[in-house]
Amino acid sequence: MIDLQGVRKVYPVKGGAEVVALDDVTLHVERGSIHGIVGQSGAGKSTLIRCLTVLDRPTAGHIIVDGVDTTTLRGRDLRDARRRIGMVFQSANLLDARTAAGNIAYPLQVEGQKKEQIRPRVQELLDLVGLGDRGGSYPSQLSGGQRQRVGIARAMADLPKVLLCDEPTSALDGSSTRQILALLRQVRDTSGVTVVIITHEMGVVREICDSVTLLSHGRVVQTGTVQEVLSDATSPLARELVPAPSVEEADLRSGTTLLDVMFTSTPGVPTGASVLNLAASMGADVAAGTFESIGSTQVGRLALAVPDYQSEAILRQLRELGIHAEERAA
Ligand SMILES: Nc1ncnc2c1ncn2[C@@H]1O[C@H](COP(=O)(O)OP(=O)(O)OP(=O)(O)O)[C@@H](O)[C@H]1O
Repeated sequence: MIDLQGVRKVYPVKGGAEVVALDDVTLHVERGSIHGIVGQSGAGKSTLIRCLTVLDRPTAGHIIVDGVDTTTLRGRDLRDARRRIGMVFQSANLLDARTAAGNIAYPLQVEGQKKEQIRPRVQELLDLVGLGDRGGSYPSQLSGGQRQRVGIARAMADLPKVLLCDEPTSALDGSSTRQILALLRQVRDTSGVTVVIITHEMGVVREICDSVTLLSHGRVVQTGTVQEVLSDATSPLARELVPAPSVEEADLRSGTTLLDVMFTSTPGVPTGASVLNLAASMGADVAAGTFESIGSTQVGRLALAVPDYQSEAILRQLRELGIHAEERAA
């Protein structure tokens, strides 16, 4: 659905220097999937959004959305391409003087649709986002989560092919975040829209993304389905998605070494049980651990406190079982 091919974006800065904001970015987003784009501040996420929404053009490379190369569009074709992309912002960006219904109607009015067409469509969208009876409320009368629901309804008004969400939950508390993520999944399930979420929250990726890209200094560090990136427990995204559990050094007995054990498994394969059995048989303590199910993948992270003299032998045995283990750096 979305293909970025060798996308490069260079900004000139004072004094003749330049900043490379995107450097040879190539990635693919499947139709109807939810794709997360993660990266530290300055990684190039906002630049990528501006290029995807055709507000900015790459210096080189191509961006293909639904079969159309948006980097070469002009005039009416450009406006049509922009209409095929709905935007959801961090702080909803609603018009304060318009009701929820008025905000959702706005893009349809700008497009010149008739009142009789707009009214039922707005009600349908309000129902979709669970605000069927709040169409007459102004943004100031709605909670942050409800305002974001209106933002999602407005973005979906014109039946976009792509829903681009820029930090959609960063301004929300935990429970509103979960509700908004569930809503985005429901919107995708019912409309088939392809969703791209820019976020710095790994929890968002764990919760709803089918695939993910990690950007750093304008380059793609890793990209793939969540299952693919988790299958290599040592990959940068796997480490970010499920970090090693923290252990207070003060709690460790002297003469012990801390080993980080990382594994992924599928339901029915007792990898976790094998690791625990081995650890117990060799006198290791589980200092901390997490087991998580992400999609159909089970991910385990254990911090094992092992007697110094056993550490090499345990590392070897774990590796023989095909399980990644490493000594934690002090
Ligand atoms: N208009 C511009 N002119 C010059 N440099 C720019 C411009 N826009 C962005 N940059 C630079 O490009 C790089 C990527 O910036 P970008 O805003 O895309 O990162 P980001 O991942 O969105 O960061 P954040 O999470 O902090 O918003 C940064 O080094 C930034 O300083």
